[in-house]
Amino acid sequence: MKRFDTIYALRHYLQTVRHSGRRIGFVPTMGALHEGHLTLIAAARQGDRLPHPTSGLSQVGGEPVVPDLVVCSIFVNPAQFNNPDDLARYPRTVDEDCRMLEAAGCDVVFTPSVDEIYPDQPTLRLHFGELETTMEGAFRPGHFNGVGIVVAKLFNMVQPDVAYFGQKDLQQVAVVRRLIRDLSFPIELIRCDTIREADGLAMSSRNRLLSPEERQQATTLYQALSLARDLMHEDRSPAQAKAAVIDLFAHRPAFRLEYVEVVNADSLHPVIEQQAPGQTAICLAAQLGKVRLIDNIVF
Ligand SMILES: Nc1ncnc2c1ncn2[C@@H]1O[C@H](COP(=O)(O)OP(=O)(O)OP(=O)(O)O)[C@@H](O)[C@H]1O
Ligand SMILES: CC(C)(CO)[C@@H](O)C(=O)[O-]
Ligand code: BAL
Repeated sequence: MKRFDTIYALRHYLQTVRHSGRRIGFVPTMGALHEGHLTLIAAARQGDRLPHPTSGLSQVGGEPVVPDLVVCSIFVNPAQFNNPDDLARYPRTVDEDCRMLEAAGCDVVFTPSVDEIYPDQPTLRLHFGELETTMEGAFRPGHFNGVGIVVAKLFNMVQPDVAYFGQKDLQQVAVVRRLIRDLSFPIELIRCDTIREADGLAMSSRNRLLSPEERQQATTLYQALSLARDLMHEDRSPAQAKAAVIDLFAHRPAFRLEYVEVVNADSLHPVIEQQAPGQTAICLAAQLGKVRLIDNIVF
């Protein structure tokens, strides 16, 4: 596996790759890697079509792209953190990450410094309309501007054919899909399923910040989502499902529930009645001690 810290070295290498006709798969991350990240690498490695493909521009109606080379970036992007303590606490384990990536068959890892990515503070501002006024956008002001800017920069640096994102960050998938369309990036976006611990907790880099007691309590998120999904399968309304989640958290004082929403999994518009299979998402965020956790179920 090759490792580059500079944009110049990365571009120089990837130019040769592209000139030889090889196609590039890209997995952007903030490091502190876990099995969830490794499944994105595996999806890229296998040209995996099975996770829900959400097409960008190049592949609408075309044959799926199978990448020949997999690039992963590790960059804790200050621009997307609305809370300085969250940024300061964010786990950083880059040497271990590189070992995991190499074992997973990643070809290139890009580990730039903050100065490399942001020689100047960007003056650009990105807006995602309705996509950023709910859920994560509402509770993390400026977050999707920061995500959009860094993802656009990384797309320009890597120039991938396919990019892989996790369903755990469902709103991010919708925002990046929109970014791809708005800026005409010739990139196919693949959404990969959320990987969970045995007890249902969605894997997340921030999980390692939980105390042992909080780690046990954290299963509440998945219990709440499963309860809401089961209620909707029993023909209860989205409002009833949301009320059940709010009630469940009301009995778990360790948590502060920020939001629970039942939305269309692609548009993120609130839904008021049952939709076609695979179209409904229940999303929530909750603060547990100092750690903020998010999760969702699509069904
Ligand atoms: N459990 C998971 N299953 C599948 N994909 C995941 C999972 N966790 C994260 N990802 C995806 O990995 C990519 C990089 O995410 P990131 O590095 O922020 O990790 P993270 O675990 O989401 O960390 P955190 O939520 O604590 O910021 C994103 O596309 C994200 O959706
Ligand atoms: C896409 C991303 C790498 C941009 O910093 C980040 O938001 C993440 O890890 O999900
Ligand atoms: N995976 C989402 C990145 C963030 O929480 O900033």
